[in-house]
Amino acid sequence: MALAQIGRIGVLTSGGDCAGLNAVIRAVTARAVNHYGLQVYGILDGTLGLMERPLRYVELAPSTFDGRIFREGGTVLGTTNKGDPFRFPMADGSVRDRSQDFGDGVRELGLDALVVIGGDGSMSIVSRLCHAVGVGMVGVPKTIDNDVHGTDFSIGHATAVGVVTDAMDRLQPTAASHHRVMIVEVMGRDAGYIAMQGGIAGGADVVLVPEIPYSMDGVATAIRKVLDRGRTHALVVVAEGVKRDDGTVVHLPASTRYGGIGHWLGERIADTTHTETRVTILGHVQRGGSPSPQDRLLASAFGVHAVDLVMRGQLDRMVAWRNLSVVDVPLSEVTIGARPLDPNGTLATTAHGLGIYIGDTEAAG
Ligand SMILES: Nc1ncnc2c1ncn2[C@@H]1O[C@H](COP(=O)(O)OP(=O)(O)OP(=O)(O)O)[C@@H](O)[C@H]1O
Ligand SMILES: O=P(O)(O)OC[C@H]1O[C@](O)(CO)[C@@H](O)[C@@H]1O
Ligand SMILES: [Mg+2]
Repeated sequence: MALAQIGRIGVLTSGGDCAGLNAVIRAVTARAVNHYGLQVYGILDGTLGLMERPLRYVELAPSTFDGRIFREGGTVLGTTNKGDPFRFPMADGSVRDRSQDFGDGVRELGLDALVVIGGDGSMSIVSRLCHAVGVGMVGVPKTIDNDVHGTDFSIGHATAVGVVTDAMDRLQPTAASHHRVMIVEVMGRDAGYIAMQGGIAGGADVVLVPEIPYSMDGVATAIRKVLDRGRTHALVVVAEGVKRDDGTVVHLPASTRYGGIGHWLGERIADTTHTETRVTILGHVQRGGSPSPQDRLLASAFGVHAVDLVMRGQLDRMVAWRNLSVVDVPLSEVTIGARPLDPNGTLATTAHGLGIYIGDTEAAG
């Protein structure tokens, strides 16, 4: 296939950070420079680096990443998950469309294409931006939430599930020693992938996710069953986006961000089962740390394939992982919102098969 006329590309990270971002930037840089002889500019702080003046970017070389950085969490480029460029909140309180600043930045730097490493929100926002200013992009899915359509896995998810599993391994002995019910609140926005996978891997007795309705009766019965069988402790995983049983959302104080359902649930479980409960909110611990081997492999395959797509002129696509292979999908199939966990899919069926209470779904019979 003929190669597109590309000399310089930009790469940026956007949305919440996660483990494995540096490994993607490393793979993009290695493939672009070593194989195609391109120049790679790393844009700082997501879309902001191209919107602000002076422009904020660094030229990347494979040697930057070879030793240490690809093993580390976070993103050396920085990122942002606020300030929609189409409705950018200005210092004077007004809101401005700053998409043309972004376009001017792309032109000023002479970028022939952009590799955008982001979650569902970033894929939507940045692909709209790229269309508006006439530059091609290839997306690389990352998010601990795993809620990007079109790919089995997004970068950062496996590491986050590892953090949850490790936390459960640490909580089980202390729960057992004190005969307590431990509640672990995990991230995921409106998607239950982290909770369901962490719950299965970490030996939970109850897993609550936003996609599956539950009842306090169901939760209490499940815990009582565990206790009646002779085990004197239980483990509960709840996703941050789960609502109270009356359907109301639990937010952090004075915020629209999720957080706190674990404490609400802990009190209700203590009341209904007459057990002692303790609550752990894992929070941003799930986003940090060294990427797992799976995330490093995914990041490497995604980075290489993203550059190959750019060079073949196959833009407006996102790299993806399906059935043991790296593939790519049109961005239009991805930018349709966040992907929910299938309430009747393999994860739900497996959890139910293990005897975990997951709420009221067909998978739960
Ligand atoms: N490039 C960006 N500039 C400004 N805001 C952004 C950008 N990308 C995402 N956002 C905002 O960040 C918030 C988080 O969005 P979303 O969760 O969809 O991010 P994401 O890119 O999917 O990453 P993650 O899910 O890992 O946080 C949303 O309010 C979204 O509008
Ligand atoms: O970094 P912030 O703004 O607290 O965002 C937290 C959110 O980002 C994520 O970590 C990733 O989307 C969610 O799981 C969580 O709700
Ligand atoms: Mg997201």
